[in-house]
Amino acid sequence: MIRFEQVTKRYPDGTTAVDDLSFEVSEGELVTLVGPSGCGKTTTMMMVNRLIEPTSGRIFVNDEDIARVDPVRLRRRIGYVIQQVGLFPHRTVLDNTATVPSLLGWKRARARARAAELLDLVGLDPKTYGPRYPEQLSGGQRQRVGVARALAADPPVLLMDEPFGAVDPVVREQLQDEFLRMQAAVRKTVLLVTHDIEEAVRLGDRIAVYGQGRIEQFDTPGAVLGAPATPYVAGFVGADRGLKRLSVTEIEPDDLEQPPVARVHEPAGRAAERLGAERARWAVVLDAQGDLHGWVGIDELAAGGTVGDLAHRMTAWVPVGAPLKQAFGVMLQYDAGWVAVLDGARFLGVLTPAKLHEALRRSVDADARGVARGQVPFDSVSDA
Ligand SMILES: Nc1ncnc2c1ncn2[C@@H]1O[C@H](COP(=O)(O)OP(=O)(O)OP(=O)(O)O)[C@@H](O)[C@H]1O
Repeated sequence: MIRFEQVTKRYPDGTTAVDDLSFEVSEGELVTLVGPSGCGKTTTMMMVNRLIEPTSGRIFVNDEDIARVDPVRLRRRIGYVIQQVGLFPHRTVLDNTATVPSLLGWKRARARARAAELLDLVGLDPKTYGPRYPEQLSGGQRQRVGVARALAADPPVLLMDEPFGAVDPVVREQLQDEFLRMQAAVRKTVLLVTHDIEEAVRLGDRIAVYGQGRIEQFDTPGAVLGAPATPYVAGFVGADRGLKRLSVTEIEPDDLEQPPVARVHEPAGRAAERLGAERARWAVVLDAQGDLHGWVGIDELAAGGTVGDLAHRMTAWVPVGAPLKQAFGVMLQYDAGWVAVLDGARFLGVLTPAKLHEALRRSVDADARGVARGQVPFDSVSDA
């Protein structure tokens, strides 16, 4: 847990970097601090590990007033990841990762075993990468080592300052995904600084949107995008916030349509007759358990045999609970008018562009009215 109580930081030249800041990051929560350059994000973060001292106010880490904790001891309990990873160039990746455990006086073998475990966790094979030197890694790999090193002593709190800033957008998205998977497993209390609203929305359980030295809104990504608290926040999250919402809105079973269905063992002729009567042009093919087998065009059924003989593999599918953005991406990738949605292998229905739009509207409305998404009646969705 990290708690700020009326914290102000004024630099000697009179700049007020942070002004009367109060907020709390719960245990196991990931809060992103986002805002334009110079708004005080880094100052906020560096006050938590006492690299910067506040002018007034108090900061608590796990209910302890950090002003009373020796800064060096404090820092060993707080993982710190920065953009310019800051690996020691003359030490191997394994030794870099073992830095903090070594400082804490762990035996060398234990520190190295822990480092190997952490490299594995961030997706770097310790046998391959452990003996290398930082210059022998890609930017993305160095970034991963930075994360592994910050986690090595298993600190309850993690501070991350633009941790994925120095890599290209594709690697960046990969690192974000990996980090989210890892965070789901280790559940650290994380404060992450970024100037990128996209990243803030993707990673944060909650987001603090900074204006000049102040938090303008502190809420879930859905609420910040759906109901910006001030015109400033609305401007910062951007006119395309409907698009950004695609990343934070999950596909729910209620969003789906039921397409024409044929069974894998059904004789093709019979399926053609039945589906012809429904004026279907294609059908989803399911097996006896309701698992997805593929799809078939109605005209193709004239060839005879069973439906299964004629079915095509279905590549355009996403798991239920995936963000709408993923479904949209699949639609574009396969130039498909719909994507199948699966729960494991079980077929739940298809998402069409119209349904995707409805789901998006519903999620915006729900957050604007402060109710959970599932509680909004379907017919209240407007086309505004
Ligand atoms: N040592 C210092 N002396 C005077 N002013 C400072 C000092 N460090 C930072 N500032 C000022 O305090 C304000 C907040 O800086 P801070 O680095 O916290 O911003 P930031 O939001 O992290 O920006 P960026 O995204 O560019 O890193 C800025 O106006 C900056 O110029």
